Amino acid sequence: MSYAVKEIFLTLQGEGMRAGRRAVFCRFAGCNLWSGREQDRARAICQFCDTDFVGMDGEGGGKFADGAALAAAIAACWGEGREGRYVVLTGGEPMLQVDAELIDALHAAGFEIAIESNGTLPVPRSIDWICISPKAGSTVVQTSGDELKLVWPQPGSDVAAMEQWDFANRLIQPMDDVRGEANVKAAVDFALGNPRWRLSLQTHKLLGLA
Ligand SMILES: C[S@@+](CC[C@H](N)C(=O)[O-])C[C@H]1O[C@@H](n2cnc3c(N)ncnc32)[C@H](O)[C@@H]1O
Ligand SMILES: Nc1nc2[nH]cc(C(=O)O)c2c(=O)[nH]1
Ligand code: SF4
Ligand SMILES: [Mg+2]
Repeated sequence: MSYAVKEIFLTLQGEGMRAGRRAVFCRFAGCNLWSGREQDRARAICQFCDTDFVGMDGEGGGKFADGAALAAAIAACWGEGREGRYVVLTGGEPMLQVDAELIDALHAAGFEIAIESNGTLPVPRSIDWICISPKAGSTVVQTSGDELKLVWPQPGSDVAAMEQWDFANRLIQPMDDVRGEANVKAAVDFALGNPRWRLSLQTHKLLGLA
């Protein structure tokens, strides 16, 4: 199948357990929890999104005809060398488009594959690192993976239920919005009060990286 991609860029993973790792980010266009239009934000299920995922007009973005073509573009963005190849599939909601064809093409190109997903669609276990970030008001079906990354505060989050889910790591990440510092304090207080969780900061924003 073909893929609609907003942008492809090389940076350091900014968030979560693998923060600091060199990675190609492939940001898919479109999401099932918000249209991406500002006039729809207040009515969306997910209202705090910090990302432009509309269209295919970003750096390295476009329509890719098949998995091999998209994997080739991601490999070109990585550059020389096969050692440590790492791609983060994000969006938008990547699971609206990611399929076995793309996963196989990326593995054939030597990539370890990570995903950032809202968890409302099942994620195949052939993906090497699964990060799920639940959104209050949505139904999470992907309740297992490598890291659960809860943006905080999110009124209506069932934290007790999340602690029953099968994730190797649980992280709490301050919501980046107008309440900035208050949200950081709330996330720090959460981590201090809940030893099964640890703090995740969006370090790329602190560093001025994409
Ligand atoms: C833009 S989303 C794309 C992937 C997927 N749709 C999801 O929500 O997980 C990537 C990550 O950024 C997080 N995120 C989005 N907006 C944020 C904000 N304002 N503050 C903190 N994290 C945010 C999401 O929760 C998710 O973990
Ligand atoms: N550097 C960097 N790290 C990230 N981790 C998750 C991101 C995302 O938007 O999915 C992201 C991003 O946009 N940039
Ligand atoms: S689910 Fe992810 S991409 Fe979609 S609006 Fe929310 S944070 Fe943004
Ligand atoms: Mg981001």
